Amino acid sequence: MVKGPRFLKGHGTENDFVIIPDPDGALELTPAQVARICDRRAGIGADGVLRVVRTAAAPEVAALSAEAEWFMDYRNADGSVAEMCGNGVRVFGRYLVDSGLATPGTFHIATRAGLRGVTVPAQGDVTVGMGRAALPGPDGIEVAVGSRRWPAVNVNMGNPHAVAFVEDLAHAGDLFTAPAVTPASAYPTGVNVEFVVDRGPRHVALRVHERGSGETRSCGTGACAVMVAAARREGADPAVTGTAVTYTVDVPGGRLVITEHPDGSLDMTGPAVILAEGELDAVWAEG
Ligand SMILES: N[C@@H](CCC[C@H](N)C(=O)O)C(=O)O
Repeated sequence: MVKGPRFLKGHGTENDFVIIPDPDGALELTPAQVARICDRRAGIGADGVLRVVRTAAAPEVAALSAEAEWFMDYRNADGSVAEMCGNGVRVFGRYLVDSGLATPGTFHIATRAGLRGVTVPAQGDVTVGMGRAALPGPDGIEVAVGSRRWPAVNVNMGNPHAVAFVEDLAHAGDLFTAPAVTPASAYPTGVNVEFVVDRGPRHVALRVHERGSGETRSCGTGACAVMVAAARREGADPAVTGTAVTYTVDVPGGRLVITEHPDGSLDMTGPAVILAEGELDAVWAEG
């Protein structure tokens, strides 16, 4: 049997990841290998892979190494690369602390979308500074499932999102396939699609179809995109009022609490769990 690298399995609100420690950046992780590892029947099974690399050993982010010792190299389940993963960065921080690679407290993690600050206590929920949302438009974006269509808001959280407010989350259908989003030119690199319903004052619930992973039980960047779209829909903008706004965002896999501050920055708090550890073999060795 050809032995591969050590891995861990973790999740944040049931958005689940295979974590592969690769401190020196020695592994060539091909899209095919990632897809095989994430396969829920023939592999370990996950929504994505978090490769743990020293920032200084990762040429694409090495310039951030003075501020962040570790780089979260995030891959979607189909092997594609994404800029950011909000649940992933909480789980990544939990892994660093639990394994002794970081001390409990606040520190930075490098991502393709830039630095993200995490606050990781010795136990319990993790808070991430998610950066600022951008709402680049255009007007007129629509999301369609079957014969239903909804207007959608383009929110960029380092990665792209289309947020659609719907009457019933069941109207999003089975979400096995990606909803149609138009115009396609609004999202040249693909898009994550969130369907949102109201649950109460500053309390919403979502379902998501993730670019490169399909329907998942949670999406942290998606939950932040939803929070900002929901706040603007009610006319709340902390940059204008000077008052922070907090939303509770329910996802199929749990609950996230998200605050937008007057400087536009977003904090997201939620669980991050490491639940297993092992060693890859055949699934890895096929190249
Ligand atoms: N689940 C993630 C987002 C992962 C990346 C996304 N699928 C993309 O391609 O942009 C999260 O928690 O943010």
